[in-house]
Amino acid sequence: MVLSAARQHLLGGIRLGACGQHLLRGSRPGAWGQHLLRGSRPGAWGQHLLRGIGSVYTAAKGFQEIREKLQAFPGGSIDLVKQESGIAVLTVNNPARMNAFSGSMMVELEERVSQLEEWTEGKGLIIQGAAGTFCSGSDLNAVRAISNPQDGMKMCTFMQNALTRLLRLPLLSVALVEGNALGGGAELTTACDFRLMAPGSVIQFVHKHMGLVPGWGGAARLVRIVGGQNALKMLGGALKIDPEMGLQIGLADGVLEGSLAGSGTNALLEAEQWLGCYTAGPAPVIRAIKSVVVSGRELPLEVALRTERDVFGTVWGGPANLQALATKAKHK
Ligand SMILES: CCC(=O)SCCNC(=O)CCNC(=O)[C@H](O)C(C)(C)COP(=O)(O)OP(=O)(O)OC[C@H]1O[C@@H](n2cnc3c(N)ncnc32)[C@H](O)[C@@H]1OP(=O)(O)O
Repeated sequence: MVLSAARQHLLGGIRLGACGQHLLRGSRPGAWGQHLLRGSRPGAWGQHLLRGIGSVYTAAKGFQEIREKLQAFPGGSIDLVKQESGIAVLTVNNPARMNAFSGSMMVELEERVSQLEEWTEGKGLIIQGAAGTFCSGSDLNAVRAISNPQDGMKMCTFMQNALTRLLRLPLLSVALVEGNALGGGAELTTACDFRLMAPGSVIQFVHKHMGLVPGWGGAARLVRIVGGQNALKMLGGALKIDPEMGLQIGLADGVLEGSLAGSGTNALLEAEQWLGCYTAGPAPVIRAIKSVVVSGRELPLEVALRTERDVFGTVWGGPANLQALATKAKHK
């Protein structure tokens, strides 16, 4: 399902555009695309992954044993840079293994999420891979060493915790996908609010080929992004999703303008510009926007409405609100 060069050529009209054009989903699917496009949109949200009501998906406690086991598989790093602009960049950095997650990187990811939870000035987050490719999933050497079901489930719970908290951060987050996002790397992309794909990039849930299913929460999130029918086809066929198909099924929110990944194009700059359309404005307002969307997509309606009212109370009469009232803003 990878695009031919001719097909990529046809896609000129659905590259990244100016702010406001991002809502347009682009060209009509070809015959091959319609197969994946038919079928349902996301249905009702699961209602059990709720922060603060008995869920395990809060700040990581009680993971000491698996943390120690994971630390026994070192290599690579998860690098975090918080910028003055309020947009942080998180880099999955293990290029010798195509940015596969070693055990110590899983632990570092959770630590970085904790740091971001404490970052009150933040508005946005971009997750990228080092050296022009996104992430090839779990480090297969670590996977082999902890291939018993008990350790597997502990690792899986640990990663579910980290990625669920990542998606719930009061930051607008983007997975910047260059090269390959495979297995756990594909799951990581679903723990962001948006996905931008570089030309030639691929998101592929290869789990079936590994005799697995997603376990880092990637299946649950994927269903909510592309709908159950498309998720079933993507997982059942271990389909390679290229940028065009990503746009068509709503997995990708934009395609970078640049040439092929790793060729020196400043993909990060493009992603920052794209995200800047949504993070422009005061941090308390942007963070409040993310909070009401998180509660809307995860909580039962009545709870979401109460949460929305509470979040509204944090911005009503706040500095940005008072300033807008004072300037008698018009929205023509
Ligand atoms: C949560 C469940 C999971 O995530 S299970 C893991 C799913 N991921 C995979 O199975 C990825 C397997 N790897 C591949 O398909 C290819 O290496 C990909 C990523 C397509 C890159 O191919 P190619 O450009 O030809 O490079 P290559 O194969 O020579 O790889 C370079 C070096 O990186 C390594 N590598 C790659 N992926 C992993 C991985 N997941 N774990 C450990 N090592 C990995 C390769 O083994 C290779 O290492 P070396 O140079 O042979 O020492």
